[in-house]
Amino acid sequence: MSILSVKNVNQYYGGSHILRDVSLEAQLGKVTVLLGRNGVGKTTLLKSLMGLVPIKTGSIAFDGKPIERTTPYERARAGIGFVPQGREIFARLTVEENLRMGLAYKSGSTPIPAELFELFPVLKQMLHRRGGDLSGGQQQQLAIARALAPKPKLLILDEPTEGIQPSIIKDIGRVIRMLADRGDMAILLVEQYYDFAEELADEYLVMERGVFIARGPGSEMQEKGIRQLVAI
Ligand SMILES: Nc1ncnc2c1ncn2[C@@H]1O[C@H](COP(=O)(O)OP(=O)(O)OP(=O)(O)O)[C@@H](O)[C@H]1O
Repeated sequence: MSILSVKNVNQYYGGSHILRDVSLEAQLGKVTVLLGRNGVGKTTLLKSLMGLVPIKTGSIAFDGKPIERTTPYERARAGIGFVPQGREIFARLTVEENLRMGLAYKSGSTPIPAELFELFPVLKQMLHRRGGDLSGGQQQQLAIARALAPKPKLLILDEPTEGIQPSIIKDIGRVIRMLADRGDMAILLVEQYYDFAEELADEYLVMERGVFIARGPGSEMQEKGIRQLVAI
């Protein structure tokens, strides 16, 4: 089932036309991978989906309802989790407090789901450490756990492997696959690390200067030469 439906979205920064008639779907139980070189508009698209930048035209439906005029807060509450590029961990707050921030719009008594510590055991060991004292990989796991805390139906990740050591990349890949395979969450992943993207992709999209130039099932990425298309 399609939980996210984006149709003909156009977005501008000043006079620059960044997103041009962008349309895409994200399905429950599937990982949709968005590839593209630097500066083509991937992050801008994710920010548009979250309501962090306004779109000029087009529609965004989530769970059957239009959301393009709603605030980021309302989109988060509707069930969209966002892991931003660069992680944006609160450096002076503890791991536990960072996780609670993910629950900020739930009622005050909502506990941190114990499952997050099964997905990322390191966070349990580090519960009372400050976010800023964690390694980059640990911070990335914290950012993902924070986004998962309110149990979103759509998880959006912006380059989760950027600057992360290989063993943690593997762990993150396993978690993403497992979350999708449960069938009750859609995952939209922007990724520059091609092998990671290909391994996880149920569907892929390739963006170039604000438009999708290729798309299809992940199983066809090799035969369609997608690696060459996004090689730097
Ligand atoms: N706040 C802004 N104001 C003006 N132009 C911007 C702004 N943010 C991004 N841009 C421009 O919009 C274009 C798309 O940027 P965007 O960050 O979405 O690309 P990207 O594909 O995510 O690249 P990267 O992988 O480097 O993050 C780029 O040309 C960028 O310079």
